[in-house]
Amino acid sequence: MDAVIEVDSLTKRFGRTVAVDGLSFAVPRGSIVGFLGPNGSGKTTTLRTLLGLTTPTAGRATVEGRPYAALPDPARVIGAVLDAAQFHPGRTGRDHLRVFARAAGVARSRVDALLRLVGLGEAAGRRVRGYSLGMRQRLSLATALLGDPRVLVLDEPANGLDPQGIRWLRDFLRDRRDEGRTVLVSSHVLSEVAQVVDEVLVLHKGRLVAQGPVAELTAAAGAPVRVRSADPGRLSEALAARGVTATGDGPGWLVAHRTTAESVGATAAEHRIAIYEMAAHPRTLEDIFLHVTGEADR
Ligand SMILES: Nc1ncnc2c1ncn2[C@@H]1O[C@H](COP(=O)(O)OP(=O)(O)OP(=O)(O)O)[C@@H](O)[C@H]1O
Repeated sequence: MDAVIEVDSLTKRFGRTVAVDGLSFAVPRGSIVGFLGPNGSGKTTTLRTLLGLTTPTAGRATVEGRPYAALPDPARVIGAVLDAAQFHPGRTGRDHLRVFARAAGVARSRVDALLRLVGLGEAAGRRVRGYSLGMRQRLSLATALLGDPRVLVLDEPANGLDPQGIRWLRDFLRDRRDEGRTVLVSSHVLSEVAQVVDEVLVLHKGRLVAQGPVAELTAAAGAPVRVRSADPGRLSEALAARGVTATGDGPGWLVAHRTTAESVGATAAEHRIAIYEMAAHPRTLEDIFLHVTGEADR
């Protein structure tokens, strides 16, 4: 794997708080990776370390093989939108971008094209004071894109975006990926992430508790299967013999937990139990998230 972001045994303590606890992961080039975890699980701290804004207590985080501070031309390597972006309220969106363009050594001519790209073409001459949360998010994104970076790190980018904005953001991220660029995106809105990411990393209390493509994680978690059969008692025993727990769910009905329709069907066939109705309820990313973080708590 051509890993563009590598986090290796990263630990960050703030006094007695262990924000990140020996975390290791890699993000392959040309992918969109979702960075998920409950509040306070260490996502922002990890992203800040990657961007050289926080010094690790131990371990390291690198982009294209180097810590941020050692990147020769950081604006062209990595761009970021972190929480709580600060803007000078009296500046227009265009002036804000021009200031950052100068600092990053980027041609001024790029500014208007970027404002149009993020949908702020018409608002470019308005003061940021009057921008909505969603407009500020778009301006942050434009700032992150100034150097046309190969890697984009986004902390909660969907915050404040309306449904149209969220769809636009998804298409935008897909386009970046299709150009071979890499995106690491943290989000609380799991259903939005699930649609666009190639894989997810789930953090809990500063540690990685799950990692992989969404489809693999949801398939591995199995699904509740609701089944109506000629003999629920015998079917329940047959399933138990295979390690599957089933509970009664009204006359004739069972719910078999954490399994697949194929497995329930095969068990019933083996025991010659007629099945009348059956439906599997596949797991969602949200189920996985709640399950792995709940397990980690136990
Ligand atoms: N500068 C700091 N000083 C002290 N504690 C901090 C600091 N930054 C983060 N923490 C603590 O580290 C832990 C991880 O915080 P972090 O912001 O990385 O989590 P997060 O996963 O990004 O949370 P959220 O989803 O709420 O943004 C929390 O307990 C937080 O209180």
